[in-house]
Amino acid sequence: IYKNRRQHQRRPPSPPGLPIIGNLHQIGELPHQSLWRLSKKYGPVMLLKLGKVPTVIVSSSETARQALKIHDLHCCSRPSSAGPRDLSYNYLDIAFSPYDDYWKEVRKLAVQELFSTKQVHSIQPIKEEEVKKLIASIAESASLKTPVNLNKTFLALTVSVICRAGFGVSFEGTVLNSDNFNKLVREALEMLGSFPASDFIPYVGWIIDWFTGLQGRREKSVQDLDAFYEQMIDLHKQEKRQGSEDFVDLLLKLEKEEAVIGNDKLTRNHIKAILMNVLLAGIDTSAITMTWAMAELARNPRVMKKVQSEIRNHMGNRSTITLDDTDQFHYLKMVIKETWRLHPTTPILLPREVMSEFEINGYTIPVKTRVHVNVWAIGRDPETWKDPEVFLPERFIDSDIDAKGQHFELLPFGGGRRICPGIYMGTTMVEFGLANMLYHFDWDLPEGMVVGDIDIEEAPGLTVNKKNELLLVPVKY
Ligand code: HEM
Repeated sequence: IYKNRRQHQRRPPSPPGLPIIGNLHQIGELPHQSLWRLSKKYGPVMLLKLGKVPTVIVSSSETARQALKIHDLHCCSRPSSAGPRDLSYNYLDIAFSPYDDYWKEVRKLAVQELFSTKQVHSIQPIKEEEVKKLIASIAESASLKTPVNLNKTFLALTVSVICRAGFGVSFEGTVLNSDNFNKLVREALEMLGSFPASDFIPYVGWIIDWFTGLQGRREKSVQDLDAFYEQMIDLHKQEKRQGSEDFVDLLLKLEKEEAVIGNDKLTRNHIKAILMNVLLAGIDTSAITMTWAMAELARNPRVMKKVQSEIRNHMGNRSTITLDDTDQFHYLKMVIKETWRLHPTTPILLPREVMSEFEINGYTIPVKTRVHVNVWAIGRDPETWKDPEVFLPERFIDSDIDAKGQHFELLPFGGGRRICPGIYMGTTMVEFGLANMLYHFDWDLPEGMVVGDIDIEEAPGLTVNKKNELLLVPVKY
């Protein structure tokens, strides 16, 4: 009977692989791009063997709907993997925890306490203050006519907002200067997004990781982050802060009360793992989106002018943009969606693991298979998008497609049970940051540069940033 059943199962098409490593060598530095190219040949449901691990890559909106909606419950766990394991203190976080009671409870706690609409509104004054500081510093560059590095600028903004809002401490005065902090975040994201040989090749994989230096980098990344959390928690304990309880307060209180989440007593490691998610999921994604948006606007002066006119006409003589204002910036929202279509921050989402067998397009996907949804490929699929390579926010006029996980053409936050719980916080950050940059300044190219010089090369990692710095010269409006 077993043999019969197997004979009836259809496996998805696979590119030929090598002995032992399978298709591992075909992943490359930017997996979303190599997988996109392979999917053009092997189709929207493709099976790779990464060493010993069967991995299905889903690359169309219809197959993404099947995986994330119809079969969500069959494949919403996370696989074990060395990078996430070490950085999450053995899966004590939200993003990399397997699908179990602990994950359900910790996610619920985070959604209620940190990522709620109420919380987003309560941190608006912090955002306003940090944006004001930023405008002042950019105005200085404007008066000197010097270019601003927008990758760094946006990261500095989200770092200060998240650190103040999430941890109640301002970033200044911690162990790291902002350059080192940025390096720490990038390195950690690269460790989370890497495909270490030890995940895929039994017994000897770790030797390869040791040899290539990946293991050493990972250990250092864990140590550096740990020191950062320790310092943040210490600062927190010393400081006499006013105002409402923040996330660290709440977690420390739960630790003291010996609270139980899932089957575990909450320990210091749980706290650090959760902070890791807030740091790595909350800061980088919003900053990257703003950088890509500005890069595309600089490459498309018509769109830049149009979005600035929308904001300036709406604002009249008022100078402070509010959350209610950003709600009215419909063209800006289309610009952001178009940015997410071409530059989703997490292009192959986080890996999922199959918990019970199911089928996509008639292909059987067995238990323990890894599943990646290539949202980057979906954003460039000519079956879904007309002229996909063109940056055209107008394509969203008269379209009901939003980015909230119900439209499988556009999945910057993923979908299903594992959808990003920070959608509202992330979206409002991006809208608010961009609206201010576009309202208060015009942006010229540095001397000697032409529009065609602005590239869209990508840097590797779990989240994909613009590789080369985006330098633009601000002119005060
Ligand atoms: C523009 C901003 C953001 C983008 C584009 C983004 C994108 C994503 C994506 C693609 C995922 C993976 C979903 C999947 O595997 O299906 C994710 C997960 C997650 N994000 Fe975000 N995110 C953003 C902002 C935030 C913020 C502000 C926070 C919190 C402060 C946050 C916290 C998380 C967490 C905790 C997870 C893991 C969810 C789980 O596995 O249950 N994100 N995000």
